Amino acid sequence: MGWDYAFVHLKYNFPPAIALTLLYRPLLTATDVYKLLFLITIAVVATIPWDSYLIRSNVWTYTDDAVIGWKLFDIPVEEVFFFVIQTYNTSFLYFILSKPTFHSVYLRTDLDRSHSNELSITSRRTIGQVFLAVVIYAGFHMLSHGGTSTYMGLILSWAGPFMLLLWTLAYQMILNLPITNTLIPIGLPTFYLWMVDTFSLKRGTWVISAATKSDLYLWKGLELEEAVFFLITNVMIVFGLLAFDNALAILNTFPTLFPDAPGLPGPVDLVRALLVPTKRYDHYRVKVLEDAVKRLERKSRSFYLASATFQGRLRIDLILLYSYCRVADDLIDNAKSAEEAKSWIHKLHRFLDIAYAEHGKNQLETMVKDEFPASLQLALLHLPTQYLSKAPLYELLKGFEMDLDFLHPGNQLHLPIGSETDLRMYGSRVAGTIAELCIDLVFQHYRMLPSGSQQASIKRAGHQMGIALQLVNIARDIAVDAHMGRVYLPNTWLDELELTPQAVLKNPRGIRVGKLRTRLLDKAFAIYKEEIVSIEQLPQEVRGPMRTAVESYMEIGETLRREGYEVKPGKATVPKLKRIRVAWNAMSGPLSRNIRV
Ligand SMILES: CC(C)=CCC/C(C)=C/CC/C(C)=C/CC/C(C)=C/[C@@H]1[C@@H](COP(=O)(O)OP(=O)(O)O)[C@]1(C)CC/C=C(\C)CC/C=C(\C)CCC=C(C)C
Repeated sequence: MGWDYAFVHLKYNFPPAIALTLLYRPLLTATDVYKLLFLITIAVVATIPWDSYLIRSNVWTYTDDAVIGWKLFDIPVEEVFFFVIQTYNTSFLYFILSKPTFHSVYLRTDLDRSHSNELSITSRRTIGQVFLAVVIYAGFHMLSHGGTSTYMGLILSWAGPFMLLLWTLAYQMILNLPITNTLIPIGLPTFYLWMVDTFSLKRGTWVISAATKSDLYLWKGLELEEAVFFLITNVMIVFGLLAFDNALAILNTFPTLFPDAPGLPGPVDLVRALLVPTKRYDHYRVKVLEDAVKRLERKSRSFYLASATFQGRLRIDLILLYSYCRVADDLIDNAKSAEEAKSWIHKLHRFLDIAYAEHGKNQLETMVKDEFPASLQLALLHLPTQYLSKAPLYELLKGFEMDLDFLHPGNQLHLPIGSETDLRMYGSRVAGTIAELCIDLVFQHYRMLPSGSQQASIKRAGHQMGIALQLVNIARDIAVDAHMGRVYLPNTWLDELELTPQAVLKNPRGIRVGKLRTRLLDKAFAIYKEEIVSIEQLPQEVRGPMRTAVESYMEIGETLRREGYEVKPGKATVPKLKRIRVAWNAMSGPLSRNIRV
């Protein structure tokens, strides 16, 4: 009896497991746990017969003083535990690296190819299949030869069929995703295990029989077979996770194929999804989502980061909602004249009328194609109106109408924001409404819902929180808005400091304007402090993501309030690392901001 192998775990496998768990813990979802348990079970069940055979045939041996002596089908328990911890560590690394990935947009097929000179996905799939078939053949060939090719033959003939199956099911994700989701989570743990193995074989913790190995080395101390074994097992783990994510993406992206996709689909649902022929995919929807997520990434760093913390169909619908709001807002903001802006608002009104009319769907496409620029049509046509209350969408247009006053004929500055009440009304229309719409989507996509009266109170709190975010938005953009001839600071506030709108337009970074910025931010944080607790009444799974959306934006306000912060030209932004830290903290639990009110 000995402790060598147990110490290998303690020294090399536990530390990364602990570090990865601590790092990812706040972001861990029920789906991740499900994937992990699923994969660990398969890894253990699929490896035990193979490993047991290897040990009984003396391909692998363990010296008595290296293992404690407890065995399962002749396999030392330390070895069984290795399959668990390897799957655990590689999976956690994959979870971390793939967290920002929006898998729906990688469901691209040959029909969506933009460059006709690149090799088609189907051809690449076939090349992969042929390669893996050759690997399997080589494995069995080596086995039949026996002797020094036995161990390599056992590895290839055992792993080859699993890899071929996973490749065939998940080739889309394997081929389309960036290497941060594929090669890196395979390569990093493989290299690490190669180092551990080099060390362990040197120490003789486990020994490979000279009669069954090739005696080829990847480097001094690392047998070729061992190197291939670790590489292939990590490939299988990552391919398994990719197959899982591929299936989830199909279930979530195509509601017409899977109208009632469950949050945690069973193995049968997963396989059914993977077996859907790609020609049945709604390619148009994949394009719509690609367009929407690109818009989100380009236009809002805070909400783009926050969107990664939402899951499944809720994430998809939030991205579609953002896309609509952004397009609508930009149409009005970029209009050359009050007339043009007015006509966009009028068209958006008609768009909503038709979208919410009982049999409006057929007319909608024609109307959008006739009235709106081609680049914006997808965003309008895919607003998930079936889940959204219509009142906030109309109210949002009223908010945009308030902006029209800035475009008054004759270029006279005409202020829509006379008093603090007007300011709140504006915030309520352009942002309180957005919060209500986001909450609508939450209530649609989660079954464990609070009671009716609680839902109303959550919506009210959300609405207020939207106003808080809008105040931060205004505080951030005083100079940007001034550049467009707009002043959202209430007239009454300006009067108190003997300022005029013209003075703000001329010097938006002046000291007195700075005082008003602080006043705006104080108001925003007072509302935030009052309403933030209501997030804890939302379904458990969305609390962290909702906190992330709110906190990422409030962090902009925090940055502006920081002592000594100098307002620079352009939009004030929070550095990327800081934003990630804010999101991580928000996902960990309710934050305790030190709010000065
Ligand atoms: C995670 C995710 C993808 C969320 C999407 C949220 C969403 C749909 C945002 C719409 C944004 C938008 C373009 C609206 C048009 C009107 C407007 C400009 C509103 C201002 C947003 C600023 O966005 P951005 O910085 O991209 O715009 P500019 O570059 O400045 O033009 C607003 C500040 C409003 C944003 C308000 C919300 C997202 C609501 C927040 C409240 C909640 C999520 C509810 C919290 C719940 C409780 C119970 C407290």
